[in-house]
Amino acid sequence: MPTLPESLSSFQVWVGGAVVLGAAVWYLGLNTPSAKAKRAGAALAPGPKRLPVVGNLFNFPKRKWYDTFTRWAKDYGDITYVDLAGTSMIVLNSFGAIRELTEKRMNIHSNRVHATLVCDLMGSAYFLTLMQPTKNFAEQRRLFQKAIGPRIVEQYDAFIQHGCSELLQQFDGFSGEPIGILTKTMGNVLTRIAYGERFFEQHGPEIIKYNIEGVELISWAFTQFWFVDVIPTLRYVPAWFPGAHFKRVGNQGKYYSDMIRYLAFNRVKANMAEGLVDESILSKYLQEGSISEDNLRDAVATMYTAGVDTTTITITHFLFSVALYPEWQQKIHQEMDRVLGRGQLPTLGDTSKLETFEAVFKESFRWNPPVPLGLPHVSSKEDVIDGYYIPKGSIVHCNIGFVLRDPRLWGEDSLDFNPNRFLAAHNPSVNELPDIWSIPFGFGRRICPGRHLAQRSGLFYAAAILSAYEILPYEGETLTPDGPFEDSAVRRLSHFRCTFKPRS
Ligand code: HEM
Repeated sequence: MPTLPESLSSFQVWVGGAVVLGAAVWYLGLNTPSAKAKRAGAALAPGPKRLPVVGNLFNFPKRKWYDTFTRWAKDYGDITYVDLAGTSMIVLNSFGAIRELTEKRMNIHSNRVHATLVCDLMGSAYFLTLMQPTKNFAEQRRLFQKAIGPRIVEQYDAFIQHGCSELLQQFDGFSGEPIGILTKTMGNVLTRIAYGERFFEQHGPEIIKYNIEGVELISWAFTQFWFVDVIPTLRYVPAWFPGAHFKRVGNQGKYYSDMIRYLAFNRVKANMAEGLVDESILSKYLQEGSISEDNLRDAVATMYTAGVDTTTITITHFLFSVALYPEWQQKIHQEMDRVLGRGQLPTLGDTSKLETFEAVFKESFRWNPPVPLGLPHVSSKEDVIDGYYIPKGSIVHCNIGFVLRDPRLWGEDSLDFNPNRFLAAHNPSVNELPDIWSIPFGFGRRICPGRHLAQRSGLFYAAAILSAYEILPYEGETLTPDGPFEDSAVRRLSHFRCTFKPRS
């Protein structure tokens, strides 16, 4: 039998426990997103059915987020709400809602996701794509604007032109997947622009290898579930500890992040100290001194990872479009012969004279943008839009792919491939269309700072290829408008092959 004091104390424990539990339930109840929404005079946006506590953890797609979000857009409308066991996710499916949040209210909706494994253990938080909007972020954005903004981008024409001769030679007699050759060209060009010809000659393949392997590892890590992202203190567990596989992945990622961050920077600086300076963004702004060395180093290190795949996929999708619709390819060839003269390669300035070519390129970009869900923004404060509550910390996806096919913006034939929509002779309202050189590049404070370079090099390489070659489907293969596409954040056609027939 327990003694009186003992029974009293156990009674007290029970009461105390019940009070604490009650208070916790009461507190949690008051702090659910629904309760907060009610307090803000709003409601949660519609979305797939949620379970208590875990929310949508079990009906959230493991794969093909873009396809699922787009299907949800049809079921739930412009704004979809998802709860991933306490983390809110918002999918925006209307241009109006996207602009309202990411542009007009950019002070609130411009953060990025912070994943412990990728950002802390892999040391990748310095990539501009992952940075929070701090002072360093602002300085790096300023560097991008100064170095490859609209007023200066033409300065790199010689680099782009140089890449073109390599590109066209490699396609001579080529039949297969063009993406490998395009990636190599774009990678070489961006490495030269960033670090200069001497560095490229000496160490180009090495830094490109680190970039390719590093990006692959980091992108993979981002799409996996890691306990350390949920319980960040696990990062202090030693690597030998059972189950600490994440530590080894983290160390491997850290190696790549550091190589990408320091290798080229240190070598170019060492060359400069010996008086060996050649034209590059790094050497120019190191000499100019208006940006801190650390921010300059980190901003330039992001260029390859952010710029190569996206631009090459855009060109690959264009090649796919003209192979799929040979009638449009024929029109482009006729236009090139008329405007440039048969057998003449375009210059970078020529692409704007090729109206039909530009219309087909734009339509292909609209039809299959390479980053259809953009990069998610994160809300730093709670907010309300159209009566819907956005909790603080929400992960906000802008459904770029959906917006680019939205009939409210592009008309009844928005799902069709129809370059005429970009031609004034066929579409009197062409000037009222949304800006195709903006939407696929994201929004607001986080809009892609490489878009002018991407537009200039993408258009030029696509025009140069078509001036020299006829693009045919790979022998024995039939292309269909639906792809298929690979399941990744940067969405590309899977194994698209074609044949490059020289235009004699
Ligand atoms: C057709 C090619 C490209 C496409 C479609 C594209 C698309 C995008 C998108 C959708 C974002 C996210 C924007 C957002 O969060 O709202 C982004 C961010 C970014 N892009 Fe691009 N991009 C391209 C080429 C490039 C190039 C060539 C570079 C650099 C040389 C570059 C550098 C960046 C950087 C640094 C960011 C991160 C910006 C930030 O988080 O503040 N991109 N891009």
